[in-house]
Order: sequence, then structure tokens, then C-alpha cells
Amino acid sequence: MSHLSDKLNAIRGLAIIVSFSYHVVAVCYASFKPHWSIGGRMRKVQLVLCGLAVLSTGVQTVIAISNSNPASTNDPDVVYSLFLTLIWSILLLEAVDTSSGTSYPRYGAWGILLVSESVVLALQVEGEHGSKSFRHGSIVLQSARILLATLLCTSVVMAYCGNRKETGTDEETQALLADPDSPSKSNETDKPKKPDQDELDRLEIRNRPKWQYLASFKIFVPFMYPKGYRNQALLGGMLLSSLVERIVMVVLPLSLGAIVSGLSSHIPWAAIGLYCFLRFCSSAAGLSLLETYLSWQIVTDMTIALNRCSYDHIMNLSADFHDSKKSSIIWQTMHQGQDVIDFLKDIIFSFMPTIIDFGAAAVVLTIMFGPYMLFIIMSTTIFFYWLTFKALAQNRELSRVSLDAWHDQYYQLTESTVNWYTVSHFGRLPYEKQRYRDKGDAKRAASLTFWVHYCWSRGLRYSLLAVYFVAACCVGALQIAYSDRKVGDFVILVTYWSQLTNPLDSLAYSLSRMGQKMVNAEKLLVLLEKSPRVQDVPESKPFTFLAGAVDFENVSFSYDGQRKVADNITFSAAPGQTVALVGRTGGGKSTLLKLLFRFYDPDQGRILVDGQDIRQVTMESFRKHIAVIPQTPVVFNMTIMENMRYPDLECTDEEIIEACKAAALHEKITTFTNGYQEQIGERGTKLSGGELQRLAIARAMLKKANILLLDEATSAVDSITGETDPRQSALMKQNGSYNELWSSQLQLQATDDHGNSRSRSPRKKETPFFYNDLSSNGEDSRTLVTNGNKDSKKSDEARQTEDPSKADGKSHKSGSDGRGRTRARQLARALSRTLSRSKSPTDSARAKSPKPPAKSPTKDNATAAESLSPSVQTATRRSDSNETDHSLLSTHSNNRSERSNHSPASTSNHAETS
Ligand SMILES: Nc1ncnc2c1ncn2[C@@H]1O[C@H](COP(=O)(O)OP(=O)(O)OP(=O)(O)O)[C@@H](O)[C@H]1O
Repeated sequence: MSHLSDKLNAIRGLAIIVSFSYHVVAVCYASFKPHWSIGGRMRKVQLVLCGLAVLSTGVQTVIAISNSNPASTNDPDVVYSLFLTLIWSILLLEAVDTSSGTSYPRYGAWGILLVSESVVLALQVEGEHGSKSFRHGSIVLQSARILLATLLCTSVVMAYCGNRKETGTDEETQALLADPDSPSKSNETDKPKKPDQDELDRLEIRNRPKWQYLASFKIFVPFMYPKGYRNQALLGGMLLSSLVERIVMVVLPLSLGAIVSGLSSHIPWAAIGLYCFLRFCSSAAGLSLLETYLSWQIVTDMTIALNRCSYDHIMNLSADFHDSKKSSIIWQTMHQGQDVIDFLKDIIFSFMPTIIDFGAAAVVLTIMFGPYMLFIIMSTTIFFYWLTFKALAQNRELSRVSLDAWHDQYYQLTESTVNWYTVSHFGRLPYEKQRYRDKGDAKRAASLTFWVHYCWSRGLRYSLLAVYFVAACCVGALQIAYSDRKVGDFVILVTYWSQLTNPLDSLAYSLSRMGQKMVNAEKLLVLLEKSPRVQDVPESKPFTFLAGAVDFENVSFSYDGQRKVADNITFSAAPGQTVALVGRTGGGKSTLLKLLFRFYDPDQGRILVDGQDIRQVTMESFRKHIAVIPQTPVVFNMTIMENMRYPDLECTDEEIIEACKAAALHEKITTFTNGYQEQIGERGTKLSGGELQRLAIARAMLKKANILLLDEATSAVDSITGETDPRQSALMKQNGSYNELWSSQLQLQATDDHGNSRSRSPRKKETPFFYNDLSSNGEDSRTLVTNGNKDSKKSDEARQTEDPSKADGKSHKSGSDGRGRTRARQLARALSRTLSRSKSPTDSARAKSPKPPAKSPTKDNATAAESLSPSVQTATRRSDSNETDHSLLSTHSNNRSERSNHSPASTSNHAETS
């Protein structure tokens, strides 16, 4: 009989331990490894069955308690019923918690419970265990549970056999965002806004399997490891003080219990002294202060290191990122880098110590008060954390919404203030103000929702703790009342309880803070996981400048991988040649320059400079040979002098002044109140459009590069360029596509001027390129050519007479000699001098080396090419008239460009040479 009873208790204990352990291990494993779930449509049935099982175990517990001895600290029937209730409750909570199908942690546990309850039932029927009422009651309830467990397992088998793998209702398999490409609405403005790339990247990170998601954060780990002996010593100090604090937390309640128990007979001075000392150690002035002091230094260093790395990473990203970035969001994300460090610090110095405190308190209380107390501690922890994690998941979502609303308002603030002129031009001040208010309201609503939810969930969690505290006090009081326990044990219980719940509390707090910090960390992670679309290949070599021959070979490119901006473009620019790209607005001219500067790499084809594929050379060595004057010059909010010095930090004031003189800017600068020390405002707002472009031109000169890219560099510089370009005349004479384009443009202009007055005058339309003036002086041209390839000087002179552009230049020169022309000459000379000076001895030596094989330009190309500037000047010219027929072929295209011009994109772009 007794033997059977022992066997039953052992089986019951084993059943509880096995099912609980299996479930915990399986849940942990499943959460880190993707797995299939089945039977999602049976979820409601399973929910009801689990609920009934919990009910039956609850009833069995009540029967067991009513039949047990109040003095007993571990009645086997009560303990079994209590823990069985706990396990079924956990399974129920999981069923409630997930809308997906059942996976192996749950159906495995059902199977174990089915087997173990059947064995227990068999033993119970066989023996005479417990009182009759309890035995009958428990047999009925157990039979019911076996039936329920059988039904649960059958539901899984049925789902499996029916191959009901979840698709529709499983939230894990549903897209979090609607398909952004689905054509739902016809009206453009009504179409849902496509989530931006950052948001999609964040979603991608969030939707990774848990282990992968957590592993993603390992990118931050190197920043957590303190660099240098000093910081490592500080970290050691932190760990040590944290360890000592844990010991203090265990000893503290025991010493208090000893004082209380001892006071009934004597004054325990030693225990009081120890207690006071431990209290001091655990106070805010004790070990935690030391820890804070030590951590401050390490955390500051780590944050700075992370910021530096993020900054370097952002600066190393390529143009695709910088073209689509939201600067204000990047600033914020960088700023919140601190949170990432805090997040990791919390895990090591808050989360782990709290778990240790909790574990220590749980062990001591279980040893002192038996399995009932263990049950109370376990169920407190499980339910408290179930509520906490549920709240945390929602909090995280709400915090994301709140943070996004905050970012949104911040973004609108920066955008509207940066674009204040545009806002004012269009009279949109009230509109922007309203938008700011609306975004503020959205931010307020989002944070209010967050806080309401936070307060509710917090209230619920702490009410649960209060209920369990009552239960713990009852168990403690009953044991002290019915056994020979000391009163001090009750004090120990109460003290440990607070030590148990304080960690729970602070863990919940850390977890909720961690949720918020994880959102910030995710944002930084998105940033750090971005890799530059254009980067040096491992085997790339330094670029060797020889003469400056540029070849585009069947180049195709698309920014987004869908819309082709350049399609099969082929053209060549021989050393010293100037090439104008002509095409309609948005035709891809600037894009070709970006490809040449390697802001992007072609999707197909290749670009060669001096026979070297620019993808195979290091960007740094290549880019230093190219100067760019962009369509919209961007300057720093610094002084003119500082802006000018940017290309060459070593250049002298005299060189800067000379460059400014050449760009016809010097005189203007001398009229400024502070001359060269004048601050030019954000993005150069204090300069006129023309002044800004001249500054960009002067600045480009100081780079002393061999290849010059002009992207409508002089659109605002009338006085320099206010005359006909000799090379343009040459091109016009050739009666090719260039001629056709200009003629049709002028025709349109004239028609328009007749009817409606257009803002741009025909004169302005004719404004030639900045570089045109360089060829107006033969001497300058030769000097410039020499700079590109010294050998060509003589041949230049020899060919000069044949040069159609030069002939034009001459005739043109005699026809006009205005102020703009004089300045242009100055500019040409200065550029020539600057470039000559920049030529290093090695460059000269290289220049003497044979030219790379030229791409067989036509005769006209060849002659013109050698009469012109540094090595290659590439400029873009816009044909604003979309009405113009853009399928123009250059009469001087070489074979390859003629071939390429049959392709769709190239019908709008022409590389014309003069
Ligand atoms: N960073 C970018 N991302 C996506 N598309 C872009 C980007 N930059 C330009 N585009 C698109 O590529 C096309 C070609 O642009 P590009 O600036 O090269 O034209 P363009 O010929 O220089 O025009 P314009 O003469 O008006 O300056 C345009 O339709 C433009 O919208």
C-alpha cells in the first residue's frame, strides 16, 4: 500500500518534472529555430479543451486542499494538483497567446500529460490512495483530462493528416504590410503611400527568425568590449561590485531574520551591525553608486566609439543611399546610438543581476517554506512575465508608432525650415504650420495611447503580485502557526518577497525600456547593415592617369533596377577633347556624369579611362583626377575662404584669390563686408545663383584635376558666357544633330516669344558652355592640352589651322570683345595655369608615354579633340524643350555611337564632340 503510494507520488513528480521541462526546453528551442505549426483551424477547439483541463485541475486542487492537513508543508495530492494546474494553465495561456497552429512544444506536452495521467489513473484505481471522496473525485477529473488530452492530440493528428498547413489565418505567415505594388486605387493621390526603404528594411529585420533577429545585434558587440587596460579594469570593477551586491542581497534578509528571532532572548548586536553594514552596501550610496561611477566612463567611451563608427559608415555609403536618405532621421538615429549601448548595458548589469537576485530568493524561500512556496513563486513569475511580455509586445508596437510620429514631426520641422524659401514662394506658411500642428497632434495621440496602455498593463501586473503576496503570507503564517518555526522566518519571507518582486519589477521595467531601446537599435542596425552599392573590388588597383581618354562602352543603367535611365550608351572622348552631352530634360545626362565619377556603377557595359575599367581601380585614386562642377553647387555654411580651401586644404590664400579672379568672383568678394571671411549661409543662401556657380567653378579649379565634368555649370553665369561659343559654331556648321536640336529649340523659342512670352530669352538659350571660352584663345588651349598630354603640344600647333573650332574662335573673337569675354579669357588662363601647376613630375613623365589606343574618332573629332582643353571636359547641356525631336544622331558619332543610338534611351542623348 505504502509502496504503491510512493510509486504513485514518484510517477506524479516525474510527470510534472518531465512535462514542465520538456515544455520549457521545447519553447526555447522552437523560438530560436523556425518550425512548422499545424492545426490552426482547430485553435478554438483546442482553446476550449485546454480551458476545461485547467478547470478540472483547479477543482482537483480545491478537493486536495480541503482534504489536506493544514500543518503539512508538502501534501503530495495538493502539490501534484497545484503543479498540474500550473502546467495546464501555461498551455492554455499559450493557446490564447498565439493565433497560429500548434507546434511541437504544445502537442508534445499534451502527449506527455496524456501518458502520465493515464499511468497515474491506473495506479490510483489500483490502490487505495487518499480519502475516498478525493480518490473518486480525482479519478473522475483525471479521466476527463485524459479524454481532453486525447482529443487535443487527435486534433493535431487530424490536422496533420489533412495536411492543413497554415496559410491564411496564421499571422506569422501574413505580410505585415499590404503589398505596396498592388494596384488598389485608380486615383494617384488616393494611392496608399509606399513605405520607404528604411521602413521596409526595419520590417525585414523584425521579421527575421528570433535567433537571427537577436544575432543581428551582434554588430554592436565590438563596441561593448572596452578598449584599453583602463577601461577593462573599470569593467572588471563593475562586474566585481555587481557580484558583491548579489551576495549582499542574499545575506541581507537572513541577517534581518536573525535579528528578529534573536530579539526575543537578547540584543543581537553583531547581527544588527552586519545588517546595517549590508544595508549601506545595498543603498544608493553603496555598491550601486560605485557601479554607476565606473559605468559612466565606459559607457561614454563606447557611445563615442559607436557614433564614430556610424558616422564613418554613413560617409562611406554610396550615392544611392545619399540620394534617398532623410537627413533628419539619420541625425536622430545617430543620436540614439546611446540607447544601443544602454540596451546592452541593461542586459549585463541589470537583467542578469536581477535574474540572479530572483533565483537566489526563490531557492532560499523554497528551502525554508517547501513546495507550496515554490508553486507560488513559479506561478507569480510565470503569470507576471506572461503579462509583462504581452504588454511589452504591444508597448513595443505602440512605442514604434509613437517614435515614428515623433520622427515624422521632426522631419517635417527640418524639411520646412530648410525649404523656407520654397514654402514662402508658394505662400505655404499656413499650410506648413498646420502640418506641424497636425503632426504634433498625431505625436501626442500616439504617446497618449502608449502611456494609457503602459499604465493599464502595469496596474494589472502589480495587482497580480499583491494577490500572490497574500498567498505567500498565508503559507508562511500557517507554517509558523502549525510548526515550530521562528517568528523571524516570517520577516525573512516578507523581506525575500520584496527581494523577489523588486527584481520582477525592475526586470519588467528593464524589459519595457529595452523594448524602446530595441526599436532605436533596430534603426541604427538598418543603417549599419546598409552596404555601399559602389565600392572598391578586392583586386582593385590604383588608377594611373595617362592622357585622359574616356570611353563609354554599351553602358546601361537604372537607379531602381526597373526604369532604364541609360540604355546601351557608347561614345568616346579622346584626350584633350571636349564632349557635350545633349538631350532632353531627364534624359540621363547628369546620370552619365555620375557614372563617370563612380557615384554609381553601370548595370551593363563599362567605362574606361585611359584603357582602365573604372570599376577595377580604387575610387580614391580615380576620383582625384576628376573635378566636378555640379548642376546645383552645394557649399558649406562657412566662410568663402574655407569653402574655397575645401578641395585642397594646403592651398595658399594667393591660389584661392587667383582662382576667384579667374572665375570673375574676386571683385565681387572684395565688396562683401568681410571679404573672403564672409559667411555664406546654409547652402550658400547669402550668395546669388551666379556667385554660387562661380564659387563652384573656382573651387573646381583648385582641385587641379585632369578631367573636368561640367553639369550645366554656368546656367546662372551670364556675364561670363554671354556670347556664342566657337565650338558651338563648329558643331552648327557640321549640320548634324546638334544643329538640328538647336534649330528646333530656337524655332520653338521664336514661336513662343511671338505668342506667349517665355521666361528664358533666345539669347539665354544660346548661352554656350563655360568651357567654350577656353578655346577662344589658341595659346590657352594649347597650354591646356599640354597639361593633359605634353606630347600633343606640337601636334596641336601643327593642326591648329585645320581646327574648325579654332577658326570659328578667331572669327568670333574679332567680332566681340566684351567684359564677359575678357573674364572668360582670364578664367581660361587661370584654369590653364592651375592645371599646369598641378601637373606633377610623374604626371609629366606619364604624359610622355604613348597614348592609349584612341577609339578611332572621326577626322573632325580628332582635330577638334586636340585643340581643346585639359584632357577631357565633359559637360551636359539641357534641351528644355520636350517638344524637340530628340532622336537626333550626331553626324560625328563614331560607329559605336551610331549603333548605340538605335537603342531607346540613347535616342534622347547625344554625345557630341567639338
Ligand atoms: N538618384 C536618383 N534616383 C532615382 N532616379 C533618379 C535619380 N537621379 C535621377 N533620376 C532619374 O533619372 C533620370 C535622368 O536624370 P538626370 O539627372 O540624369 O537627367 P538630365 O538629363 O541630367 O536632366 P536635366 O537636363 O534636366 O538635368 C530622371 O528621370 C530622373 O528622375
